Amino acid sequence: MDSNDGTVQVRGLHKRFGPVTALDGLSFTVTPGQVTGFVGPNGAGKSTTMRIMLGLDGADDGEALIGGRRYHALRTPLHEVGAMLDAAAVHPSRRGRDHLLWLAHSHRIPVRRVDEVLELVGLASAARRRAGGYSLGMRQRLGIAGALLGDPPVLLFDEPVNGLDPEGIRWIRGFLRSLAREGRTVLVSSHLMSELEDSADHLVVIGRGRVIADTSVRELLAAASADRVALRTSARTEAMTVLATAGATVAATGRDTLTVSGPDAEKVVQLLSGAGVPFSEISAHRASLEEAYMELTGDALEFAAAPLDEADEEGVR
Ligand SMILES: Nc1ncnc2c1ncn2[C@@H]1O[C@H](COP(=O)(O)OP(=O)(O)OP(=O)(O)O)[C@@H](O)[C@H]1O
Repeated sequence: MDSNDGTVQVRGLHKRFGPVTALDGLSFTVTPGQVTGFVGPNGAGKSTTMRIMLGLDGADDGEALIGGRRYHALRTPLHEVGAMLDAAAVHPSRRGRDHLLWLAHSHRIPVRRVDEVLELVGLASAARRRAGGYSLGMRQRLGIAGALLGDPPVLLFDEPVNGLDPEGIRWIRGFLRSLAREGRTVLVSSHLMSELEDSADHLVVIGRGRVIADTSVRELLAAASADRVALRTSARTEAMTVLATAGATVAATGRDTLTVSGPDAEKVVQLLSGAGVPFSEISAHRASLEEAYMELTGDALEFAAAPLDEADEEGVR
């Protein structure tokens, strides 16, 4: 672990499954201390990339390095990278704690660490129940506990919030953030941009095995939110007229709400006050992650739905 600074590098990965190109020259770097969202529609190549990172699949070309090494060259893998690829991968008749004990024994990890991680993920009270009776949320927690056993600097989670209820989603988001605050590298995949709202600091967006965008969330949101002001007014028509006359682009977003592009909030206040138009609320517009991403690519379809010919490719599987 001494030489593992937690950086994950993906360099020129290519992978084909028969006639299907899963990865088509994929390159990106994941840095420690932040949550990186790994986003793309179903079939984009997220799981394949993660499996290659973990040495579960071989690349046709290129490589994935964890702290500068390929997975198979790591001396103590469980202490260098933790992963949850499939939360269902626990034997149903096995108790949660026993599942972790078995993992710990095989890697010479002390029993006290098992109880520590159970506590960390909030599963201590259910630890002696059989995993078959766990809810999806509990299985996700058990999977995360397993990933944390070796206290690794790098964590990979494949679709960890898929199918969870709002409470489970909230918990995972907070937990991912706390792992990143500890300085760890956290890579979390999702096929929905909205699932990464409020948790990702950085985004690597892929489509058809290629990187479409590699950007900080802050910059992405700032660019999409810039120069937009949200306004609430009982005199919507008058407000629209005054602002549009001053050169602003105005869109009605509700019965008494408007979004204004062009002038900043101060200028909007000035214009409305000058014209005697009443308003009750004014704030900087905050774009959603999905909205920001759509603006960046200008290509809603690429992300929102797999093109038709991909459905054909699926049939080849
Ligand atoms: N073992 C396999 N055999 C054949 N084709 C595969 C195999 N694994 C993945 N593929 C194909 O490779 C492509 C990428 O799949 P992958 O599972 O990596 O995508 P993904 O982004 O993780 O999608 P999802 O969100 O659905 O998990 C898809 O077209 C998929 O059908």
